[in-house]
Amino acid sequence: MTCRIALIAHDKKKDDMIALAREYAEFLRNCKLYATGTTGGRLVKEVGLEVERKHSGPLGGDLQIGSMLVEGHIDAIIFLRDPMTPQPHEPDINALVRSCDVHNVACATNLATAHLVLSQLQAGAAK
Ligand SMILES: O=C(CO)COP(=O)(O)O
Repeated sequence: MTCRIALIAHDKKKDDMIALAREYAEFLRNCKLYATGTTGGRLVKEVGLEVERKHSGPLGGDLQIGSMLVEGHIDAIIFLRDPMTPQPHEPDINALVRSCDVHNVACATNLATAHLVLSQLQAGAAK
């Protein structure tokens, strides 16, 4: 089954997200990808991935992805959060991460975990 993954990164983590996506590009090309607006735009432009883009995070993009997750349409989230910068939409960010816990969906919020999740999903897809 095609893996459905949401990719989200705060501004200071976007370069990390691009590097991560490049590393797993071959696998990610075979997934159904969703992203918040700005993250998605960069993934399309700089990595050449096909991504369904939602609104930018501060405009409700995290909530849109959270809603999809609650409906059972997302298998994993890579959410590279910036723990050092206050975000205007902090409640939305918390709601998305909480939804992952409520619905038992894998949620990687830092690079180390993102590598573990993506390498595991990639290995599963190769079986
Ligand atoms: O703010 C975000 C996640 O909380 C990310 O939104 P953008 O991808 O639009 O920058």
